[in-house]
Amino acid sequence: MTPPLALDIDGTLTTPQGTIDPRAFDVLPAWDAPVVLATGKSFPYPVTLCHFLGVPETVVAENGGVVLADQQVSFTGDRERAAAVAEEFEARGGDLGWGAADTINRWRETEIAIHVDSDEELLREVALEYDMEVVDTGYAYHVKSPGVEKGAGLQEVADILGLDAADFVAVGDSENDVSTFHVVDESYAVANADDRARAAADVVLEEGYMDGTLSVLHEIADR
Ligand SMILES: O=C(O)COP(=O)(O)O
Ligand SMILES: [Mg+2]
Repeated sequence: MTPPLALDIDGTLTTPQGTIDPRAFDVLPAWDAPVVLATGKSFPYPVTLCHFLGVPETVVAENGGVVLADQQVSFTGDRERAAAVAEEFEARGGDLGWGAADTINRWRETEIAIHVDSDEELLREVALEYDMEVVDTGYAYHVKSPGVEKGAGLQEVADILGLDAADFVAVGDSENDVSTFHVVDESYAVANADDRARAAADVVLEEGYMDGTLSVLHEIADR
């Protein structure tokens, strides 16, 4: 039986340039089991990707802060506190690093994301004062409430869909995927994954980005 999937987006379904690998548009709509997009990106991004892939909107966004499955939406995490960290970070000379429109945070409902080129040390110092966590996805720093994780979000999706979260096969590339890897029985880190993801995954793939992800999907499709 084809297993359900929990797939990270950035670094996992993308090219090294950060664009969605077009092969996702062939393999994911044809997948014969639920596909969960589990990402640090804000809510509209994975919903939009589901929409244009033509798959049901089944999403863990904002590192677990937002969950959508079977038309049920839930939120966890203290957005105000994350915003307070961002404000204090800026007051001490930090820069969130996005353009004036800040489309990265504009629709973000449970946490705040900061550009990877920003002052990490200062950000961590301020976050600590507010008892908030900083997660480094390789694509952004995310300031979020402790306990909000993709893995908990996947558990919630599985409950809504009446599936066992352990039965999902997960693929990811960074520390925000570690909690997902712990929830499932079978997890893969692509070759470009960071040390934490590599250490937590059952298997570290030889190939990176979508090449790595596709190697898993081809292997497990007809189980
Ligand atoms: O938006 C990010 O920082 C990372 O997103 P990802 O979880 O899909 O890799
Ligand atoms: Mg990623």
